[in-house]
Amino acid sequence: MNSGLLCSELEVLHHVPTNFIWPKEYLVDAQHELQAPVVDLYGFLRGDNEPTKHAAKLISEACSKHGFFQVINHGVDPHLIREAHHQMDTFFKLPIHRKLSVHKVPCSMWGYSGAHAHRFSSKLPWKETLSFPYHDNTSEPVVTNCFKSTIGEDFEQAGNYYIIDIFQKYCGAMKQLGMKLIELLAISLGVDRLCYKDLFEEGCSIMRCNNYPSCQQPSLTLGTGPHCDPTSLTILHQDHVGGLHVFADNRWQTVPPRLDAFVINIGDTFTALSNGRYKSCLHRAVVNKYKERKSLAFFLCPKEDKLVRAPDDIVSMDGIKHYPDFTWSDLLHFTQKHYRADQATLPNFIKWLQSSKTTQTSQLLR
Ligand SMILES: C=C1C[C@]23C[C@H]1CC[C@H]2[C@]1(C)CCC[C@@](C)(C(=O)O)[C@H]1[C@@H]3C(=O)O
Ligand SMILES: O=C(O)CCC(=O)C(=O)O
Ligand SMILES: [Fe+2]
Repeated sequence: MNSGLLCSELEVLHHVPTNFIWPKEYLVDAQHELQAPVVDLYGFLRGDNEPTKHAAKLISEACSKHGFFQVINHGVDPHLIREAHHQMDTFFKLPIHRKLSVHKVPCSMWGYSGAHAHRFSSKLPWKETLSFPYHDNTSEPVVTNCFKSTIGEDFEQAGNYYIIDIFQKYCGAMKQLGMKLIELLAISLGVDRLCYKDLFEEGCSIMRCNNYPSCQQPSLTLGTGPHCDPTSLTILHQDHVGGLHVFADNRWQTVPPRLDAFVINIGDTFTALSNGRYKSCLHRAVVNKYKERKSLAFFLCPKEDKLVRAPDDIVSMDGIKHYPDFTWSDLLHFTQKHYRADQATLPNFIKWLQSSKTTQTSQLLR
C-alpha cells in the first residue's frame, strides 16, 4: 500500500495494519515520570561562573546516567518556536499528493516520508516526517533544496516562502543553542570549553518535523521505535500532547511536555566524543487514540569528513580509548544504507567499520 495514502488515512483506520504492529516486547508501558534535570541556562549564557558550574554538574550527572536533560531560559524566541510549529502543522495538513511531491531525493533522507514505508517492511513507525539539512553558510534558505519548487501557493506570501524563512531562522537558533550546549558539555567533562568547536562549526545538521497521527489501537504500534539518535546532540521541542519516553533505571519513563523547555539528548556520536562517559539516550515516542502529536527535532552533527575522536585530555584521564576514530559521514551512511537505527547502532557500526577495514586491507594485500 502506498505509504503516503496510508499516512493520510492513518487516523481513520479502525485496525492497525500488520506492518505497523510491533512485537510485544517493544510495547511495555511507561508507569513513571522521568526525574531528569531541567537546566536553567540563564546564568551560563550570561557568562556567570557559579550558575555555569551548577549547570555543568547537573548535566554531568544526567548524561552519565541516561543522556537526557531539559533546558529553560535558553534564549530562543518563543514566537519563533510557535511559528515553526504552525508552519509544520500547515505542511502536514496538505493533501497527501502535495506532501508526496516533496519527494525524498532517492537514497537521501531529505523530504517527506510516510511511515518510512519505502525503507522498511515491518515495525513501521506511526508517523510521517519532513526532513531537511541545515548548514550555517548556505545562502540559499535551507529548505529550498527540498521543496520550494513544489510547495506552491499555499506557502507563498508576498513573493516569498514564509515557511522557508521561519525554518531558516529556527534552524539558525537551534545551531546557535547547540553550539552553546556543546561548550557546556565540554565544561561538564572537565576539558577546554572550546575543544569541540571546530568539529561542529561547519557541520551540516538535520532538521526533522515529526507528525504522529492519532491511532485507534495505540497499544499495538509506536510513533518512533526504541532508539538512540546516531547523531551528536538532539534539541527537541514537543507540542503539548505528550508521548516521549526515555529508558532509565531499567524501565520506560514518560517526559511530560514543557512548552518553555527544549528536550536535550546525547546521541551515539557524542558518546564516542566523551569516550563513553556520556550515555546515548535510549528513547521512543508512543501514540494515543485521541490527539495527533508533533515534535521538532534538530540533530546537531559534526562536519562530515572530520574525525570523531574523544579529546586527548579525556582519554588520558580515562587511561583507555573506548572507540575507534570514525567520521559522521560513515555513521550516517551506515544508518541510511545498512542498518535501521535502534538501541545498538553504535556497537554494530563499530563492528561494520572494522570488518570493512579488514576487507579493504585484505584486498590491498592480494
Ligand atoms: C541520522 C538520523 C537517522 C534518524 C534521523 C537522524 C537521527 C535519528 C534517527 C532515527 C529517528 C532513529 C529511529 C529510526 C529512524 C529510521 C526513524 O524512525 O526515523 C531514524 C532516522 C532515519 O534513519 O531517518
Ligand atoms: O517525537 C519525539 O518525541 C521523539 C522523536 C525522536 O526521537 C526522533 O525523531 O529521533
Ligand atoms: Fe530520537
